[in-house]
Amino acid sequence: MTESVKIAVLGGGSFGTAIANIAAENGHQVFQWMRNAEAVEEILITRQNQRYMPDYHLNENLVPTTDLEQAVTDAVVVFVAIPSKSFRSVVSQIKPFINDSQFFVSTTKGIEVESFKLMSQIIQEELDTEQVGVLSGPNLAKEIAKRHLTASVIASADEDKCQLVQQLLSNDYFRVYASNDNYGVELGGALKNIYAIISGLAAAMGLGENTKSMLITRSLAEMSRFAVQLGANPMTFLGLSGVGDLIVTCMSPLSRNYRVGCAIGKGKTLEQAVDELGEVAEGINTLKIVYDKAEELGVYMPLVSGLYQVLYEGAQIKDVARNLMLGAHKQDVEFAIKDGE
Ligand SMILES: NC(=O)C1=CN([C@@H]2O[C@H](COP(=O)(O)OP(=O)(O)OC[C@H]3O[C@@H](n4cnc5c(N)ncnc54)[C@H](O)[C@@H]3O)[C@@H](O)[C@H]2O)C=CC1
Ligand SMILES: O=C(CO)COP(=O)(O)O
Repeated sequence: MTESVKIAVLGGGSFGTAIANIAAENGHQVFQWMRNAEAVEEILITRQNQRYMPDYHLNENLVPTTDLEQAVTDAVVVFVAIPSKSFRSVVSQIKPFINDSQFFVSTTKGIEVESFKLMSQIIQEELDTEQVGVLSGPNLAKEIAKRHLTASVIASADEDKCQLVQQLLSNDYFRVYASNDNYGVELGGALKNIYAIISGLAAAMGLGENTKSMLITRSLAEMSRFAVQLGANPMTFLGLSGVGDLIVTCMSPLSRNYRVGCAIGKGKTLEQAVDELGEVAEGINTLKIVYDKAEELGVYMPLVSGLYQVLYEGAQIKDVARNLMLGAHKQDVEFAIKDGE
């Protein structure tokens, strides 16, 4: 293990807590910043964050705080686990407390509405730094809390910083791989949330395993087609942060996006589904953003369009499914096949 260093985690939700606790268990001094003073009190007294991670013991090295300056000042790595809607506003507040040697890692799987920026791009912009990475992969926080064997990816152009994060977070149940494709890793994490909602819908309707497999595989094709249009490398989607995360979120009721889809499939409105969840389901915003971008770029994304029609235009799920099945015949993996092959 590396020598003990100071780490900051911004965000008091489930994933922020999981990452903070792994680093704390590895012997590092972890300051977890959260806006809720009662949650800080609760952790100090009980070593639990009951709302987001029930019955998960938090290591003594984890110091919860509502003081951003205390958390960020001189932290070697600052992980940002704040939902995309509030991401920019929180990151902009840490500017007075940072220094040139710090490394900033986004764990947030979303896209900014107004700008189509990914979260690490927001960090770059707000903090005027190139010292940025992304942590993404098939990482259901509640499974990490149970110490289920899990793998993730740290992506950054800076190989040394990737190695640093690998050392800080790796243990016998959490394994961190490295990638230099920051954009591909981050884009995959954001896009898969849309398809998790669709898989939840399909599950609620009692559709079979053939259907689930078709959905997951065609989701990957659609994500890849979109990525190619954006200039991203679709091969990165074959890794943990693409296929890996797509599989876990499209198959597990622990995924909030999947749960929202399930609730809608059982007849709830979008508002009811989100209210019941009480946590962030990034895919709902991402759907709108990607739908608009696909229209603008002229990318064929039938699953995104179908979900958009169901959630925002009152279409019936069975009508959308029928149209998808009866659409013009297409080629499999066409995004990877050159003309004439
Ligand atoms: N939960 C999971 O299994 C995983 C989540 N992620 C990603 O991590 C990001 C954060 O997710 P979770 O921690 O799971 O979310 P969560 O819904 O469990 O918690 C969100 C946290 O952010 C805080 N927050 C919201 N707005 C804030 C603001 N303006 N200022 C300060 N704090 C604010 C909330 O108080 C809460 O503590 C999401 O984008 C998600 O995609 C990534 C991997 C796994
Ligand atoms: O990204 C996740 C697992 O890798 C968590 O997914 P949800 O946000 O749908 O819960």
